[in-house]
Amino acid sequence: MLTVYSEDHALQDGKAELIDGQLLPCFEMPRRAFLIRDRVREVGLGEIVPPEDFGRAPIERVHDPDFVAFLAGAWDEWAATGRTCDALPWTWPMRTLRQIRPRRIDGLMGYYSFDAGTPITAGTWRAAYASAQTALTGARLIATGEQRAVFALCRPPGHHAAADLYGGYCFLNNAAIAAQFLIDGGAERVAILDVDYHHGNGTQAIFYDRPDVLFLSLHGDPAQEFPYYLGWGDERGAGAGEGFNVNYPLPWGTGFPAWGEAFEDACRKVAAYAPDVLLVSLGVDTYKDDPISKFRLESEDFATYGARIARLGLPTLFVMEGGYAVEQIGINVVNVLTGFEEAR
Ligand SMILES: NCCCCCC(=O)NO
Ligand SMILES: [Zn+2]
Repeated sequence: MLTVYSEDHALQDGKAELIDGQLLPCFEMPRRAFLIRDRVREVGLGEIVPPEDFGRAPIERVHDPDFVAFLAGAWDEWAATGRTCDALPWTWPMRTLRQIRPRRIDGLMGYYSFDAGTPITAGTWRAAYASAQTALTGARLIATGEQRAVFALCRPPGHHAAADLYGGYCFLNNAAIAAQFLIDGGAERVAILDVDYHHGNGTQAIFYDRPDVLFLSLHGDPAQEFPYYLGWGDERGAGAGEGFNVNYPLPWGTGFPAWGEAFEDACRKVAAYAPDVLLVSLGVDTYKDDPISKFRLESEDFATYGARIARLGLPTLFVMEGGYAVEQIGINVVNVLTGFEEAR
C-alpha cells in the first residue's frame, strides 16, 4: 500500500492545550507522524511519496473562503499584537450573543473555533495545508485507478473541522476535502467510515444534507465524551441527506466485542450503499492505553478490523486522524493497514 506523507506536518508543534482545567503539553504532537512513518518503513508497507499541490480550490469546495483566509493569516494577525506564545481562543459567541465576525484576532479565533485545545502557531497554516494536499493526493491516486488503496498520513487531523470551524486539533477537514474531490471527479457515491474514538462532528456537518456522501461514525458517547454537542444516535441526516448519516455512540469502557458489533453493522451499511470509494477516517485513539480516550481495543484488534474493511472490496483511502498513545501509535495504525493488505 502506498503512503502519502509530508514532512511539513512537523510545522504544527503546539506548546500547550487547555484540557482538564490546565494548560498541558499538546497530545497532538509531531512525534505521532514520525513514529507512524517509521513503522510504515519498518514493515515495508510500500512506497512513501510526498503530496502533490492542488492549491486552495479543492479546500474551498468544503471550507468557506473567509475561514480559509482566516486560517492562512491568523498567526500573522496574532504576532502583530506582539504576542509570541501559541494563539488560543478564550471566548466564544454562545447563546444570547451574535454570530458576528469581530476584527480583533482574539474575537476571530472564538468566532471560528469550538475549543481551546487547538493552538495556532507560526507553522499551523503550512502544516494544515500540506495535510489537506496529502489527502487530495491519495484521492487522486484512487480516482485515476493508479492505486486501489492508499494511506494518507495526514497531520494535523481533520474530522472535527467544519465548513468554517476549527477545533479538536483539526483545522482543515482532510477526509471531507478528499471526498468532495472524488465527487467532483465523477464519483457518484462516497462513504466515510470514521473509526476515531471521537465523533467526526465536522465531517457530519459538512455532508449532513447530502445523499452522495454516507457518513458513519463509531465513537465515545457524546453524553459523556468530546465533542459532546454532536454525534448523538438520533442524528440521521437532513433533507435529501436523511438516512445518510449513521452514528454509533458507545459508552466508556467499550471493548472490541461491542465495538466490533457496531463496526460490523456499519460495514454492512457501507456495502449496501455501494460507494465508488470508501474513505476511512483512521483514528487509533480507541486503543486501551490512549491517554485521553476510554475504549479498550487491543493492538491486534486493529488488524482484525483492517481485514474486515478489505473484505468490502472497495477502493479505499485511509486518512489519518487521532491517536495519542504515541509509543504504540505506529504499531496500531500499521496493524490496520497490514490487516487490510493481507485480506485483499
Ligand atoms: N482536547 C479535547 C479532545 C480533542 C480530541 C481530539 C481527537 O482525537 N479527535 O478525534
Ligand atoms: Zn480522536
